[in-house]
Amino acid sequence: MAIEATEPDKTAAPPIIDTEDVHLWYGSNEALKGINLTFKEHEITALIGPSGCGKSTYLRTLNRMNDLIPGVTIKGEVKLKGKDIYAPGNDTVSLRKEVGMVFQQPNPFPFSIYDNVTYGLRLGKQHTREQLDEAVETALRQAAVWEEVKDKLHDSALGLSGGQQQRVCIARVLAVKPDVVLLDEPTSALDPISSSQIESMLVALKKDYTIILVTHNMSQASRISDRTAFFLQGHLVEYDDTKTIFLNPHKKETEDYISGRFG
Ligand SMILES: Nc1ncnc2c1ncn2[C@@H]1O[C@H](COP(=O)(O)OP(=O)(O)OP(=O)(O)O)[C@@H](O)[C@H]1O
Repeated sequence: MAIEATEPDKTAAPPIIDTEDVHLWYGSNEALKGINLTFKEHEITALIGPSGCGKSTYLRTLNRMNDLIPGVTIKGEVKLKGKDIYAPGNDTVSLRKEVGMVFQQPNPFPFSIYDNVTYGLRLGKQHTREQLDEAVETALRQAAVWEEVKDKLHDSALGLSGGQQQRVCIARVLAVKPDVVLLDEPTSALDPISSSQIESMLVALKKDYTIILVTHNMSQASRISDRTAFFLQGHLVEYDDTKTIFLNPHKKETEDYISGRFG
């Protein structure tokens, strides 16, 4: 199926991430069929589309998480601040500090809240106790969970509710000060109140971070994202301001999906 994608706006400020003609195969199954997409700093972009269209696969290309899957072949370019992240010799550990990832299921380590948040920091250079304490408080405040956990930082993170665990996982990513935060359906395992706390937090975070979010929740995408990319069968069908995608999409496939005719 040949679907022509809407050209992203390349005239404004330079993108923080620029992907060109990205193809990805799982064995012989071509899951991404030439994706051109750019992401601007301090925006929230939602990736939407029916199950199996390639949203999560594409998200994982942005911090090389697919490299861990056997039988994967990737072609094309993914540039972070102008540099190809797939260039030979590039270090994926430092890449993943710059481009952090939050998953669908909260996945805290079986450690204390404090040790979860400082995990990435302790992998890098030495920090004093004061620096770590400050980083923990800042990250937990940014993740809007400080007030709930400040008196039990040394208790196991596994004792928290699902919504609190997810916010601690977000704090763990923020503590290493990434430029970009990728989130793969971060609220789909959570109740409506926890989901709404995370949505408000993401909107507050965009002043400091660029956020790229996979979601099946159309109202979530329309509530919090600045731009929306609609994927279908491994193609990028349309990419535009969220308002345009939801109120005045240019492609029939987008309109059919948004209005619930399939997916
Ligand atoms: N680890 C994997 N190994 C083999 N094939 C995979 C793997 N992950 C995804 N795929 C295939 O790649 C295609 C795209 O899957 P992907 O998970 O990226 O879609 P998605 O849009 O995120 O779907 P969902 O909304 O259901 O999570 C599908 O055909 C899927 O079966």
